Amino acid sequence: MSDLSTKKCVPCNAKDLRPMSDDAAHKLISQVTGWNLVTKDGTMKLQRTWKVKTFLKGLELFKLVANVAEAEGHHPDLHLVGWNNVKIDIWTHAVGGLTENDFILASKINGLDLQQLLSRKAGSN
Ligand SMILES: C[C@H](O)[C@H](O)[C@H]1CNC2=NC(N)=NC(=O)C2=N1
Repeated sequence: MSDLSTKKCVPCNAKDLRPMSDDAAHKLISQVTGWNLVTKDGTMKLQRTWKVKTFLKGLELFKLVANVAEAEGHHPDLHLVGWNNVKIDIWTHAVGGLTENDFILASKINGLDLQQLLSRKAGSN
């Protein structure tokens, strides 16, 4: 089972790209620590939350994530609410569901050093 963070996302306009089954997603979720599977409006997504120290550190976290997304050509939905609550949702819009790209992106986000941006209070990530 190769480490997802060493893989590369594929272009989402690939003809044979299909959403993975719920079963396949549940098999992969253990490889992306801290991420959860959520279903919204019938679409299964990866979701993770963090509590950041300040609003500006939330934007710094977004920038670190954005750099990974741009390098991969695969992009998350970024939310920063109540000034210090970050939530990131990832799914493959082109197919309306989850593909391996989403897990690769989540794994690479997990590889970022975010500690200096996060609240020290329990449950901050
Ligand atoms: C061609 C290129 O792969 C597509 O435009 C990408 C851009 N980033 C993307 N990101 C996500 N999350 N889903 C997509 O379908 C998607 N499509």
